[in-house]
Amino acid sequence: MSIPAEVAKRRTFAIISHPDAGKTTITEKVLLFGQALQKAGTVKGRGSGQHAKSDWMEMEKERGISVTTSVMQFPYRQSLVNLLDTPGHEDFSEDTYRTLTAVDSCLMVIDSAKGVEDRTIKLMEVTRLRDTPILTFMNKMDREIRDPMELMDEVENVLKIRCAPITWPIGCGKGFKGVYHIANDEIILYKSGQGHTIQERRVIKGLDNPELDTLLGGSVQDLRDELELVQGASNEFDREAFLKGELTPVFWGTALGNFGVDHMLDGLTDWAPTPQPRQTDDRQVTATDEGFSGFVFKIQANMDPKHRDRVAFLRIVSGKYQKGMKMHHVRIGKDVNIADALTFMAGDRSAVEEAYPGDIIGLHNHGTIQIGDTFTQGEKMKFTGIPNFAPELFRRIRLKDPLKQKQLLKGLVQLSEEGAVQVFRPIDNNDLIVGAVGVLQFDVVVARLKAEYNVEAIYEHINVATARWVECKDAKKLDEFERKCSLNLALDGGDNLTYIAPTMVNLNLTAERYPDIILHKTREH
Ligand SMILES: Nc1nc2c(ncn2[C@@H]2O[C@H](COP(=O)(O)OP(=O)(O)OP(=O)(O)O)[C@@H](O)[C@H]2O)c(=O)[nH]1
Repeated sequence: MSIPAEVAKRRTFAIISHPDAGKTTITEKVLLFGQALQKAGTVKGRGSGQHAKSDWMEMEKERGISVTTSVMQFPYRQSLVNLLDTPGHEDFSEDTYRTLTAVDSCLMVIDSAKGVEDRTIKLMEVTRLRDTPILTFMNKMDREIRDPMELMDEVENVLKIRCAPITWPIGCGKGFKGVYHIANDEIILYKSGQGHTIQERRVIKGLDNPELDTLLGGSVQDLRDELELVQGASNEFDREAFLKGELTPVFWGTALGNFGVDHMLDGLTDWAPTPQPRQTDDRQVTATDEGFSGFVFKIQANMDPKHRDRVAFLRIVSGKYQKGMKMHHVRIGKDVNIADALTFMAGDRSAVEEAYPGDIIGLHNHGTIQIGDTFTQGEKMKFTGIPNFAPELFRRIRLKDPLKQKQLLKGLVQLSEEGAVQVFRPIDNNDLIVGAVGVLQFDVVVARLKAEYNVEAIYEHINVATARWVECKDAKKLDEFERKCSLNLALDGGDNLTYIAPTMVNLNLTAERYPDIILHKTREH
């Protein structure tokens, strides 16, 4: 079956990297090419007061790091690109992992002065789970970088993916001249100080062009020799291998100088996959299937301080969204009219008339939607593979002003809905326990509770080692478990039963004592 044009032109991707490699800067430049930004501001220099468009939350501005994932859509050449920005800091990894379930390809950004960093390794492991195709951008060529050949070797050896250079850098730092486009046999020249605008491509055709001798002087022979070596030693681009996640096309440039980003975008729109199928508990759903279907991978509260609302981000897998359509909310078994879904330009939003597979739409959430929920046109199936990780760090959270207990609970439940943190309410007492995967999440929650819910809260130590989601097919045995272990039981933000273990020994003993009770490490939404 041929793919309809609206589906064929869509590319949905995320940018992954170690913090500070330049993800936000690239996003800004990509938006510039997508005509979504008139003029790129300088990226959020720590405390400079200027901020890139994708870092729109106060918290991000203050700390200069991306905390949440923003969704952006823009046209580029014949394509329509959906870009999901992801937080680079490891404390926000849950959000990133879930975002990666909603994309069809990834751009990996590497700081060429540093090479492969630990966060990149972890993120690559996640993309590997689904064999997501990866493009690579070697950034910061305007600085003194490591040897390019050595950098590619490192990517191949550490990340276990073959590299196919599409462009090759000519010099670096102050001596950065541009790149050689291997397949096109042309040199694209770099001009510094033009980072805020789209530069016209200044191209010299052919490596043997005498113009190059004038420009590079004596070093031109070195370049020719180097390229001969590079082409002999590296892989040629192979689209099949790229689509299987086995080979990555490599581009060189500087996001800050806005050079090379468009070469990467050309590669993305030419080679990255169109909207891909997704698995449900019942069948595989492909983008060309007729009925509408999609899943929620993220919920964000208070995106717009003027509206104080909650938005659920849904990735469309099949069919078409049309304003005012009826959708079936599978988990709660109800049909809902969706009159006002949103599309996003980072912090800006607008009503969407229609949307297609690959697109991300925002649904207003009044507390009924959870991460992992499936929406269809009536079919009863559930998309799988959207994880919720067991937290590893726990704190008891307490109010400074005890009268605001209701507000605190509301804030915590909403923040846990978006996956910013997890909240546990013990069955036997009035404590509120906050669980996180990374310690920075705790700070974010307190700051957001204050800014968005007007409650001041503090943390106290609590003796909790881990939490597990409880499942038992036998109602009688579950009942007995609930009675005997009530001191250790709690409800999470979505009212699911969890076992809160003070120590790992306690957890193991409980598992032995109640073999019919399944204690899950992740709750797959
Ligand atoms: N010299 C140079 N600096 C760059 C380049 N790209 C980004 N930077 C700088 O590197 C720093 C980090 O860039 P960001 O774009 O904020 O990095 P990030 O990966 O989004 O970081 P997180 O938001 O923490 O995830 C900033 O100070 C940028 O100005 C580049 O090509 N050259």
